[in-house]
Amino acid sequence: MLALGKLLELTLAGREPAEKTQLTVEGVRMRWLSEGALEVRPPEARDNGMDLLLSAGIHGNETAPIELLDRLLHDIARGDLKPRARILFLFGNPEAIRKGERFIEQDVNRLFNGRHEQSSGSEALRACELERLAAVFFSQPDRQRLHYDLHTAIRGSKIEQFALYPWKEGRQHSRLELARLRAAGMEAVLLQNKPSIVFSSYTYDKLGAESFTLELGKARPFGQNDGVNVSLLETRLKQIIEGNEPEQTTQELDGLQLFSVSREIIKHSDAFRLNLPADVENFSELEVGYVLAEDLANTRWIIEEPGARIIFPNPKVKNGLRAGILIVPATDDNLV
Ligand SMILES: O=C(O)CCC(=O)N[C@@H](CCC(=O)O)C(=O)O
Ligand SMILES: [Zn+2]
Repeated sequence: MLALGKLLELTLAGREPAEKTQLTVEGVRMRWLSEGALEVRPPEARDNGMDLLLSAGIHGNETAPIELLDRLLHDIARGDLKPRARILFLFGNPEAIRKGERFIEQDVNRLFNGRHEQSSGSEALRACELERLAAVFFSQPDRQRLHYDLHTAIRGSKIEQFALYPWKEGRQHSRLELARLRAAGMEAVLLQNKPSIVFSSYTYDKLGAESFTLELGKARPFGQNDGVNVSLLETRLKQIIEGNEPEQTTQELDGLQLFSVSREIIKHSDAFRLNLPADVENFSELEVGYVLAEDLANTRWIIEEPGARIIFPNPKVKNGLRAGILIVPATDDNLV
């Protein structure tokens, strides 16, 4: 296998490769761009016009997605997977990956769309670098642009695998992309309805990609991801990479559950209290009238929405950040 196929090993060791560019026997060019960043380019004659950005390890302790990208890269470097797509592989937060932590000083996934400019430290610099790498990658005209930012969650979930679809004024969510996600094993999609500061929102809003955060199961250390079944996603990614996806004949969503954001619960102060058990699962339903959270100055978050569910409840976030998302069922009426 070509040495550049071992991007994860290089990243874990904090090393630069001796050779920055390598060619597989099929003429696929692998180019190391910076720590945790590698571009794969098929020979021109085989290029099918798809630009695919695959990122993982934006949170350093979410290892199943990192292992998945590592397997894909090995397959490409060995010549077992023959890309027709251009691909950018990104391991988001190398320092946090080495430490097995979600982040070191601050959550990289709260530093996009301009936020890193109002901040400092290595993670703000990394968010800036990730934006630049993505922007250069997605700068070629007349090509399809697709970004999957792969994550696993802090807690268990009533719906194991789901996607979050960013929002931009004047842009409609794509039914075809949802059908693709369904085929990749996603059981639900959360349709966002306002701008956000996460990586997938940056590539969706500023770079015109179809972009998604994918949640694949519960976060566990390297080598302990048997419980995270990514086989459908892995198969679909290989098909996208090789340009042999089964044609989506209908735009049937096949039971994919849709949700929209009702409210983001923002933690304003150290007095913030979340009235949920520590082991509450994502997508747990909450009854109307339930006092979900309390904060300074008698602020109370009371459930008003029938059918409300909670995802990503986390009272430990820094003040000013999202401590959970209240979601409600949505229809497919506004898809294009
Ligand atoms: O389990 C949790 O509480 C967080 C899991 C995670 O990292 N989720 C992403 C979602 C990004 C998005 O909103 O698209 C995050 O919180 O950064
Ligand atoms: Zn994450």
